[in-house]
Amino acid sequence: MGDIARQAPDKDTGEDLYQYLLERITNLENRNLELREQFRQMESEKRYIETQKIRYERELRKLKSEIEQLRSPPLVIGTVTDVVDNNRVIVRSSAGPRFLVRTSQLIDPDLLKPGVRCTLNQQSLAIVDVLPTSYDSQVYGMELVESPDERYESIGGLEPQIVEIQEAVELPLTKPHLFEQIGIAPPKGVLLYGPPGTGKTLLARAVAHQTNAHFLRVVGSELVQKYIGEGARLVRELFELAKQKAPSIIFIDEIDAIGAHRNDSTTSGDREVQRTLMQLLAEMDGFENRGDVKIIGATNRIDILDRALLRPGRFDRIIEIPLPDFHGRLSIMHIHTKGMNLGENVDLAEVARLTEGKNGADLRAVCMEAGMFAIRSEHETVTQDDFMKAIDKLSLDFDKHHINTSYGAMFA
Ligand SMILES: Nc1ncnc2c1ncn2[C@@H]1O[C@H](COP(=O)(O)OP(=O)(O)OP(=O)(O)O)[C@@H](O)[C@H]1O
Repeated sequence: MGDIARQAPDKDTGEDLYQYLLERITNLENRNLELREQFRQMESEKRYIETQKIRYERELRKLKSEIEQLRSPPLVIGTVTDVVDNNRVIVRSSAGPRFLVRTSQLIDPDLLKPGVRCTLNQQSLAIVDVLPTSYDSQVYGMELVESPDERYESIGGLEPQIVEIQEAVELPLTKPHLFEQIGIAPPKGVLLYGPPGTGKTLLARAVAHQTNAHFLRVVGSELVQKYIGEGARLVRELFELAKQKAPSIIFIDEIDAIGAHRNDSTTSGDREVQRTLMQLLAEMDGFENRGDVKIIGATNRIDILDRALLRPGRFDRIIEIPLPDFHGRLSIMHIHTKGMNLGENVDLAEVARLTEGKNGADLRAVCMEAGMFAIRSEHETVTQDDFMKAIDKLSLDFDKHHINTSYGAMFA
């Protein structure tokens, strides 16, 4: 800046003036370049911040809607038994008793016929909505996929577990005659247990892909919490649907929410869970080992599961899905960086070494975050430095989360 502001020479000799102007132009050009570079950096920073803003806004929207859902009280399910007039109907609640209830003006009176199922407000018992009569995977939060896209190649590590599940689920579906020939009954169900984010759902989806089976996924906690008194019915309908769509694989995530061992407490919530578990056991006992419906359960808490679930003829194969070791982590890194443009200096083995104790979902996040760092610094490829920054950032988030949850526990 000092150079730019320099005074013009006193003497007005042509040579001096020429030198002075030349120097000044060079200085101004340099300064111009500097400012352009600063501008470019600020632009890229701005772009990065905008992307982050969009991400956080999306996350905020998701959390807000989750809070809304958690705040809204659960609805009671009932069946219309009689229509009194346009405003009043008699409904039998799923818990047993019959009530004369009012209907909302928003509900088309033509829909309210005897036999129709509806949801009722837990306190006023007014009819809130009419449920469709057919199986509706949306209503029950049931996920139904014709044949998922995941393959065994998308799973890092877990080689022995893949072999076990191939024997227990894939072979009985694809080559049932092998079991007949030898004269043994194939397992009906397989239980996958291990820490979160280690690939249990991924494995179940890959088997469904390999066997061209329908994949029906339900979450244990949702079965008993979403619609009071409906858990047992949902389990029955889930199995009926699976038989209709066979070959199919039923995947029950968080099975501990319905299958924890029973104690003597008899709150209505406990009774609901018990009824649901009883129905699950009855359904499992009621179908053929050699049939083309298989059940895969998943849990993070095998220690609290009711032994009844683990008896022969139910979940008779138990497979541990542990946190990945070094080779597992390396192979997961290879899978998740497959589509990424990696720089020559990238050393995935180093990344795998530095992420001890992390699960597959964490490693996927490291790859995403490294990609974000590369975009931010306008690299054409993702460098080792980007991976290091991503590990630092995620370890930090992980620790923060840890601190938050322990504070949460302290204040709870
Ligand atoms: N072994 C793995 N190989 C490749 N990717 C993995 C692996 N484990 C986890 N992931 C990644 O993490 C994501 C989440 O994993 P997944 O849902 O299968 O975990 P989970 O064990 O079912 O977790 P939870 O117990 O929380 O339901 C997967 O979609 C995948 O992208």
